[in-house]
Amino acid sequence: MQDTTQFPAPTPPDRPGGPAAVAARGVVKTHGTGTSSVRALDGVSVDFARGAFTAIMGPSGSGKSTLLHCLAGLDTPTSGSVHLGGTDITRLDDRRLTLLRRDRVGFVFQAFNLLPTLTAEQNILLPAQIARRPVDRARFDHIVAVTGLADRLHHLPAKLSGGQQQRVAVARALLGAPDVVYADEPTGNLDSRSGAEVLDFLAESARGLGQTVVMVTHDPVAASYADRVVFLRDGRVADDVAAPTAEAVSARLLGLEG
Ligand SMILES: Nc1ncnc2c1ncn2[C@@H]1O[C@H](COP(=O)(O)OP(=O)(O)OP(=O)(O)O)[C@@H](O)[C@H]1O
Repeated sequence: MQDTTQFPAPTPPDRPGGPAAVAARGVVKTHGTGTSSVRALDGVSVDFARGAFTAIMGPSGSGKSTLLHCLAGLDTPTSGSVHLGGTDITRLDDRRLTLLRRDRVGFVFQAFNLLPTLTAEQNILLPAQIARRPVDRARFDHIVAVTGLADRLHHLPAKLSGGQQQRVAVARALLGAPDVVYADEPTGNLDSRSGAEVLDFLAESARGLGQTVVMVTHDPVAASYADRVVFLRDGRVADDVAAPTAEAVSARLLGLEG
């Protein structure tokens, strides 16, 4: 990243072993019914520590997207529970779940999902506007400084590179200080250099701002930016690796695919 400004740490991350930001307990998810049904998640229990950047990996069809959707309240587990802070989100009605996603969860997708008629700054501020939330200007300034987007704020997305657009999307997800940011293949549409900038930004948001980040990725290099990798296979947690290197992640993935 061009701008080397670092986040100050106004609220340091919880000490290791503190309460989890997100916890899944015995999550089962079956898609479809009858003979064509698929058990995408087969009893997943996993904690995501506050202030940690965690990657979820696994072979194709292992349940990564389904898990992310259940953790984020975008899909409902068939059984088991998901807790966001002290809230069991699997017990919320649709209206409360919508509010919880709006107010306590940030999302970053492979497609940047920026509104083309709004500038970078307007895109970043949009969720706060929709929720009629006051904007923490100091946080906005810090985030913009770390993204290196300060001189791009008044550009429309079409005038930004893919990496810059995704950094706008990450800034948008971070601004409201959500309990957790979920990133689904955030570098899938980017070249390796732009991807590295986005991953640096995600890692820095965890380290500097204490932001909890959970990312699904197929890419061992992307996973190596995380503090920890949770591996799925056949809808179950198959391994859990701290301080991952790209080589260790590749080797583990090959083992799971074999
Ligand atoms: N809406 C759905 N209806 C039926 N089956 C589904 C649905 N969504 C996912 N599945 C099945 O559930 C299993 C897990 O899918 P999921 O997309 O969660 O895996 P994944 O690890 O994210 O895969 P990939 O790496 O290919 O994106 C797969 O067998 C998939 O075919």
